[in-house]
Amino acid sequence: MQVDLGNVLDTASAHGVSREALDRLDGRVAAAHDRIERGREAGEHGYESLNLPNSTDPAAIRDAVSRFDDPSAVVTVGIGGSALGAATLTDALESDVDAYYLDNVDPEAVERLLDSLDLASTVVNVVSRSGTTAETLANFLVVREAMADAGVDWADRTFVTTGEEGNLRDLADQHDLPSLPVPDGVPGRFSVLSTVGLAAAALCGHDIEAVLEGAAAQEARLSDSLFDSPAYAYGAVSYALAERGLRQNAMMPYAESLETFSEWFAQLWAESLGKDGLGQTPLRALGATDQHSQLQLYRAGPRDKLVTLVRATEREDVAIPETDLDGLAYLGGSSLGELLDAEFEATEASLAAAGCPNVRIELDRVDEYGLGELLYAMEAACVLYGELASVDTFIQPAVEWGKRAARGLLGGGDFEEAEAVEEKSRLVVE
Ligand SMILES: O=P(O)(O)OC[C@H]1O[C@H](O)[C@H](O)[C@@H](O)[C@@H]1O
Repeated sequence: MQVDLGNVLDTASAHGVSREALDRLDGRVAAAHDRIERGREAGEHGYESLNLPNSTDPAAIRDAVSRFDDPSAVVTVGIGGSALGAATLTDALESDVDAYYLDNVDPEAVERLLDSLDLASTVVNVVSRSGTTAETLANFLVVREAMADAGVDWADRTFVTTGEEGNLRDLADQHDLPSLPVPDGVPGRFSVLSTVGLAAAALCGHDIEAVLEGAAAQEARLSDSLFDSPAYAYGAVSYALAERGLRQNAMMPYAESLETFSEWFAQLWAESLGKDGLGQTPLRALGATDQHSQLQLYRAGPRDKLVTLVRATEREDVAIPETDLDGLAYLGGSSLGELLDAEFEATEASLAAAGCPNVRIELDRVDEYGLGELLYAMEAACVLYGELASVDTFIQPAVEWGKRAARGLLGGGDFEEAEAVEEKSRLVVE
């Protein structure tokens, strides 16, 4: 995996991130790296996540899911960090086992999914770090009942990943469900390389060892200089640009298989860095599709965006048939992959020509190893950015507010946040 900052330097006159500015920033990267390494060594909350390439035991995960022989589908019931990491992996990789995610509690979507599945051959993978998240537990109760109604022994088809306490742990103990623990010190959005993200991938038959190997390769590249570490290069430059007013970061992979990766990245970047009036709003885009939609704004709208372009350099390809249609001869004989690459490079150059900084991230392939590299690098980039910005990367108090309010409204406790919802002023226009 490599990160090319060339276009950031090409657009430096507009945004001041010159080579000299990066050299000055590098001293701060060294201090931040030192802090991160100390946190990792002490197993501090959050920093522990960067130890997962070595601390996760893939054999234990395989062993725990091995009792589910040849499922037709895996439904992961979880939300946020308990779903997006697993979904990034299973959506990117091919498998004979269909992977679905019940994160939202949209009743129509839940019903549609349950109606479409053969529940007798489906594995339900319930994931919640806290074991108390209302959406996850509600969805699980609905799935459990649907299985019972279909005459399926739900306890025989359910797998749980959760912490040592909480409603989900109680339920797993009560019914003797097979389960895996969530490692300590790993917030949900940093948990893809743990039991949380890898159990679904293992159930789908993916090579989870290779995911961890890719992550370990990026871990080995962490160093006290941004010029030696792709992860730190990305984190430091994103921070420097945000400081100079580029408060939005459009994640734009040129691979359909990486579309869910942008969702995962959005949670990582938003929940970790959006604090104290700081942060960089993640935007989700897909190349080449969004060239024909959002690119107009990125190039000519407010100058507040970094665009992150991601692609794989090796992939399966499809030839474009020769044609004698007027004006289309240029397409014939080339391939869809070549067209996509041309679009990628054209977008990159077009943004740079307009003074819009963009970073290029290249993987060899979208496979288990490449995904491990990418996911670990983005996590390390995020931790570095948090250090440079002096925010507490590993908490999410603003999210907790809404969770308490929703619980209070449903009668699940006496929360002052629920009163605030009831008292809010309304201006209704009909
Ligand atoms: O894994 P859980 O405890 O169910 O939490 C699921 C999600 O809940 C909250 O919304 C947090 O802000 C997320 O960071 C977390 O990933």
